[in-house]
Amino acid sequence: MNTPNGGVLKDLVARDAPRRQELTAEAEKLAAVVLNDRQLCDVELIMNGGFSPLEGFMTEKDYNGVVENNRLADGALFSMPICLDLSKKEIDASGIKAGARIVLRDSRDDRHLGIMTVEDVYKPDKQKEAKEVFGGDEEHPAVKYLMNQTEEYYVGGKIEAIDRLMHYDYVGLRFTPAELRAHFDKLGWSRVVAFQTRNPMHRAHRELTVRAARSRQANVLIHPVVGMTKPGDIDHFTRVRVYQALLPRYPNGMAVLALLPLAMRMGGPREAIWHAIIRKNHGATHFIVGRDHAGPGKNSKGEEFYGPYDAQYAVEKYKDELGIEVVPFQQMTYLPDSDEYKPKDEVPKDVRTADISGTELRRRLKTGGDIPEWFSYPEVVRVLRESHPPRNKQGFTVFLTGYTNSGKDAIARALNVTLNQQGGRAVSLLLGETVRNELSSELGFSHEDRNKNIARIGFVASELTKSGSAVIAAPIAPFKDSRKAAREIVEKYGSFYLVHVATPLEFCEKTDKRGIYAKARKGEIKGFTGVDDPYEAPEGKEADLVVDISKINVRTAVHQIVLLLESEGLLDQL
Ligand SMILES: Nc1ncnc2c1ncn2[C@@H]1O[C@H](COP(=O)(O)OS(=O)(=O)O)[C@@H](OP(=O)(O)O)[C@H]1O
Repeated sequence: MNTPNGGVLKDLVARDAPRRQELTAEAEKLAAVVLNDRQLCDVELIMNGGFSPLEGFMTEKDYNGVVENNRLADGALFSMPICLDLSKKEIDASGIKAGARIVLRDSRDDRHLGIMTVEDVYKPDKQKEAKEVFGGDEEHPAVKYLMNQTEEYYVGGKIEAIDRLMHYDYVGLRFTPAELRAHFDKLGWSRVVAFQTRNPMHRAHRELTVRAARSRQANVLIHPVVGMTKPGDIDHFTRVRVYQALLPRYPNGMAVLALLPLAMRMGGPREAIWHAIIRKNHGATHFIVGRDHAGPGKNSKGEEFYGPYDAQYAVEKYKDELGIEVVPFQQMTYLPDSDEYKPKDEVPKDVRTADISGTELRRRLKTGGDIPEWFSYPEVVRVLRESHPPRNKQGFTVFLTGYTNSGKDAIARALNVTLNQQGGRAVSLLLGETVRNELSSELGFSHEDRNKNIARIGFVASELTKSGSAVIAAPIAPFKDSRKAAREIVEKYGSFYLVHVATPLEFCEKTDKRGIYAKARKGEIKGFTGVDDPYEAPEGKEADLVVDISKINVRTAVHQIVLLLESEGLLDQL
């Protein structure tokens, strides 16, 4: 098994276990810093030795060395800044300064994780960090995070560990470096090639890892990231089920699956060096670096953030120092004529090849398109399809907006029974009045209260959409911003259709049998939409459909909505 980076595994949890009681007692009296998701990932790998030789968050000297030339202050190789970022307000409020001891608290469950002795508080040059570490493109996800989410100050210092972080998912697959080393030892493995991934694995990946194992006479560690990956990636719950489904496809005993709680930065070459160091700490002797390793793809101009093999050049440069042998790989591609996978550079020019990109795969999952057996295993595809139900099983929201008595409620009710007749999904009807009674009874009709009301409808609709329901909402929703927010929250989980019931106000008022407009005109109801309160009608592309009940009847309006849903594949019968 490989030696840890720097020679000693900095397993702070094991090191400090004898002092746990004492540290726990001290923590009660200290000012606490509550760690966010990224900081939690970092602290977990600092405390379990995954980031050896780090024993805490970087001081200014270490940080500058890493940013400028991939080196800690003592000259050791380390390529990614690992910093505790805090606001000025928090630093002042908690009296954070050199010499202070602060407790690091888990934001998820309020547990105390460790005590940090502050060595310095410093203001980083973010522009420089963005440029040197990530290449400087302001669209790079790590640069965006740095500029928009990272606080102004960094706090450096060593950590004494109180306890490991709690996890409740896939606990048995989460191995610390020490646990993984013990596991390899038990299996009798001395040569281990690690494979990093943030994506589902298919035949090409299995082929690539087996080839790497064969070429180095090693076993395989499948070491996927389950901390933070690129926004929009397939969630780790689904991915881990995929890896579990794939594992039996390896020759018996060849591969082990272990999950890595890393917060990726998508830093290409820098990240590849960092990944290699992390795998060395976990005991691996070899590490696969493929095409565009840990790169974020392309920016909005269609330009790659990094060259396809920049990461390979970077690890090659530090080869001797890294102490883990990098196994470079070209992209694997399928050869339909011989039904096999080969690295792209080994394919003769005139031989046909086939590939399905990640984007194309996501599209096929979304639309229920074919995923051929040459690309993936049926058991893997089954797992992916469970998390990406076909269109006719996906939830959606139809959001009707319009004046009182515009016909929006009548359309909503008729659509409700139409969809119930169709079957296949639960249907939820959120009429303005129902929501006002059940969810928003304390709210009035000020601009702010109306927006709150619509935000609640958006939240409920998104949760129902997520679980596969058809949602029909019919509030007045007079303000553009709140309609936009409702669309955004629902579209995280399914389709959202805004139907503008654009019946003219005069018609709504003339046909109002409840006499509600009359009351508003007399001033008995104040701030009534259309009378003495505004209605911002949807403009341009905001509405997916516009109907007017002064011109068509309810049945026709419902039919138009049904045709819209049908054209999107949402109503297909199985
Ligand atoms: N001041 C004022 N302005 C507008 N509407 C009023 C007001 N006071 C009471 N009502 C009645 O409340 C019903 C629900 O309104 P909404 O919740 O849809 O309004 S909003 O979207 O929050 O703006 C709405 O009924 P429907 O439009 O039939 O749902 C109104 O009749």
